[in-house]
Amino acid sequence: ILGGYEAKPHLRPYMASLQLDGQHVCGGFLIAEQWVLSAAHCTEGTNDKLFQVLLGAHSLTEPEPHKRLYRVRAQIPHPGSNIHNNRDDLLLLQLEEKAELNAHVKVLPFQREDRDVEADTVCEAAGWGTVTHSGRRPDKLQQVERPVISRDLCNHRTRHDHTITEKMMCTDSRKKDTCKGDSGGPLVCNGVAEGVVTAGSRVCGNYKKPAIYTRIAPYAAWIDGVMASAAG
Ligand SMILES: NCc1cccc(NC(=O)c2cccc3[nH]c(C(N)=O)cc23)c1
Repeated sequence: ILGGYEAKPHLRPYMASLQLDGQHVCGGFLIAEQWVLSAAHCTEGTNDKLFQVLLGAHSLTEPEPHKRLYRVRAQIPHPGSNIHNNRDDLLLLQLEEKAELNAHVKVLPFQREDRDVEADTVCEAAGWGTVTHSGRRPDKLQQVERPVISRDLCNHRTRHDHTITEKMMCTDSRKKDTCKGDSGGPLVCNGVAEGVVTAGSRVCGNYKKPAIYTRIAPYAAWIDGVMASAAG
């Protein structure tokens, strides 16, 4: 997160850190007791190694009550996701067991009504992604508020030049922005997860390249289907 600030500890008890060999790679969030939603691009370069999922954390390194690392039983990228574009950039992770829910570990509801969030709505992104252009990684969860911008503005040829589909949304990226390692985290508007951070053009903090999110509502049926079919 560029231009943000340290989150109040455990006020975002749905936040997950997707880790490989104890290293934070991407964000994610708890959508059900045994399921985390993240971004398919997060599996790039991982040689299909399984993530571990850290829940209940504020600091990535310090011991904290309710902080717990979960193994992953299954990683299911959206069938339409691919490395060449940002379309269908979603990843479902089934935890090895149901997460123990408590004050620091909670499910975040996601938007099921497929309607665009109004431009200028101020939403929040959070993550352990890089906090400087030089790539400094924070130990504690960061957050930033960002206004939604219209798809028309985001699709302008000087911005993302007509690559933003109706299954994506954008927020202004002037100075304050999501960045490397924030992918997979939720964009929360009025307490509901409306989008999932995607790396898009990978650029951070440049107003010419607004932040891109995969809208969740268009994928509600896919998410429900995967969770139902994998249920015990
Ligand atoms: N504000 C938009 C936004 C949101 C989330 C992430 C990113 N930027 C990256 O993720 C990124 C940046 C630089 C080098 C990179 N290399 C790789 C990689 N997968 O090798 C990713 C990146 C940008």
